[in-house]
Amino acid sequence: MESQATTRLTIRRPDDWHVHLRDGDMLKAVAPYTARQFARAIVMPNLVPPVTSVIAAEAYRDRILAAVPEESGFTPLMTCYLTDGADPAEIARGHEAGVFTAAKLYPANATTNSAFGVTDVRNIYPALEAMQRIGMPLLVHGEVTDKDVDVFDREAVFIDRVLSELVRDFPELKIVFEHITTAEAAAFVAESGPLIGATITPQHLIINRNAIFDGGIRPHAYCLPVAKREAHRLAVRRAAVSGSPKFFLGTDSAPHALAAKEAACGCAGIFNAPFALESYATVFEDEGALDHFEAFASENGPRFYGLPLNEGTVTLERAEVEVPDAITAAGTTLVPFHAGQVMRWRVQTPPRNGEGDRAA
Ligand SMILES: NC(=O)N[C@@H](CC(=O)O)C(=O)O
Ligand SMILES: [Zn+2]
Ligand SMILES: [Zn+2]
Repeated sequence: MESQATTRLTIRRPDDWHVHLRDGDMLKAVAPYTARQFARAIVMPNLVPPVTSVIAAEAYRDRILAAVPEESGFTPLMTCYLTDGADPAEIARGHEAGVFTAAKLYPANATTNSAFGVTDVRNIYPALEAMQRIGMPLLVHGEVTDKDVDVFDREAVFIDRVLSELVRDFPELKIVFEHITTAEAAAFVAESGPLIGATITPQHLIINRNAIFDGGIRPHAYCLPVAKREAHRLAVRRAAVSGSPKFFLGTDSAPHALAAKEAACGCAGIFNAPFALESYATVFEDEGALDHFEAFASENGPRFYGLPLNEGTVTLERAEVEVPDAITAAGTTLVPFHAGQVMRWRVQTPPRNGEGDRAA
């Protein structure tokens, strides 16, 4: 990483290891924001219907590529949505064909579009055995859905009831604990072996649960897993900036149309793609850890997945940039994370994959 009197930050071009790009007009509205900053992104499969077959993933990949500017050089990395009936042969075939980078476990009804999710992890043991054998990562939305478990405890209880057992039963399986939000999750990942990693979102580094109730109900601060109390935010921040290779960037940018957020039963998800790198850079600077920013954003993820590091760079410059109250694109109005705030970093030029020099 290069920093000139901390007015410019140049890092190897980063990737987003967890994003929701949606489909149709929403895809056209949001995908360019991700492609502008990131060379690659792990694209979540929770469409309606979910992406469960190789052919569906290939078609979705084509729609994504059609929605981003060609010169962005953006590569979507596709995932397979695991269901109770997940077919190990189809998953392995998709991975070997270079279509499925990973497969995603949504506990049934844990989050947006997870009605087809897994009701009992035992149901996907054959798929997990195949994935373990071929080195295909399992991505996990780590929350239990039991009605007796408090919404703020769902992640910690998931570790005890599900994840510990998975790690024990599949010691050679790569597992990404997605969007961690608690001290328990950060500690679990840190204490596990090198095959257990975690993604961390901007919002879980920046807000605690007070933000959801700040002077009234704030639907744009609501996502899943829900933000936790301050002690957890601080623990997640320490993990992110620690320099540990187990933690890496995954925005979980999860756009929902304004009307679907501002509703009696508002959807879970924060649209953070437009200013994601700016968010993360601010956190690393505030923690005095800019020297670990590049590893978190651009190195730990590809190393975990066993993929090459990107060529080319992206530069952030110190400049005030106002985040709009709302963004309208492709006929869709969205409220971005940090709406109405002023950021102090700005992504400088739309980078191109493989371009940009790394000379000091
Ligand atoms: N994070 C969210 O709050 N929502 C995501 C689903 C998810 O990642 O759990 C979505 O697809 O809207
Ligand atoms: Zn999730
Ligand atoms: Zn997500």
